[in-house]
Amino acid sequence: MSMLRIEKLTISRGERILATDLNFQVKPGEALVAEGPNGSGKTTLLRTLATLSPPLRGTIYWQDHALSDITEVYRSKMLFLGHTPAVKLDLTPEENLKVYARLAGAVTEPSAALECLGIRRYAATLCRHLSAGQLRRVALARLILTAAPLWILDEPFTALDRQTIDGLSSLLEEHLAEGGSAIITTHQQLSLGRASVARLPLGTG
Ligand SMILES: Nc1ncnc2c1ncn2[C@@H]1O[C@H](COP(=O)(O)OP(=O)(O)OP(=O)(O)O)[C@@H](O)[C@H]1O
Repeated sequence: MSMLRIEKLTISRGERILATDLNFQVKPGEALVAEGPNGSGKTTLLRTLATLSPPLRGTIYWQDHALSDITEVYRSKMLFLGHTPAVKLDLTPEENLKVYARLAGAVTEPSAALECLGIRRYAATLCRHLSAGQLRRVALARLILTAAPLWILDEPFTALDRQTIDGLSSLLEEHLAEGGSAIITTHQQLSLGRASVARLPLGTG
């Protein structure tokens, strides 16, 4: 059974149609990489799959149920990380993750997630004093906190140093090996070992 299946999806932004009649599916253990130049609609597609923007036409299915029938269930199974880190600057990394953990019913301690992303020593520093890469690591720590089977990640490697890129790639590989799925945009070369990675090209901007 597919986790996510898309049928005849048309996406738009304002008046502009960005892609028509998209058909694809993502199964457990698979990653889909949406590719295309700036402005081709990658973020719009991911926002649509994350239920933040409605599609113009077409249907999205989660485990064979139309999303419109099971929106709340779907939201509890999916973790969306947008391309700007959704982190409250007036809170510390630990406080940010505690708030998120409470809302998401986390399965891991915030401190363990910060340790895993290599930012535990900044746990008590206000986020407004962190660098761009450190902020992104705080946002990415959510991946450790939840058990969501579907990750939707918009440009997750932006601002990360080489070591953290490798760490995030390993996290993704583990997630897929455990039967999770991921839908990703990235302008970087993505290396996910033995995982099954499909590519979805979007048009010119
Ligand atoms: N809030 C908005 N209102 C109207 N149009 C928008 C809005 N945000 C983006 N767009 C337009 O929608 C189109 C697709 O944008 P989108 O962000 O989905 O592209 P993208 O492929 O993710 O680009 P990039 O690689 O630069 O991140 C662009 O032409 C953009 O100008």
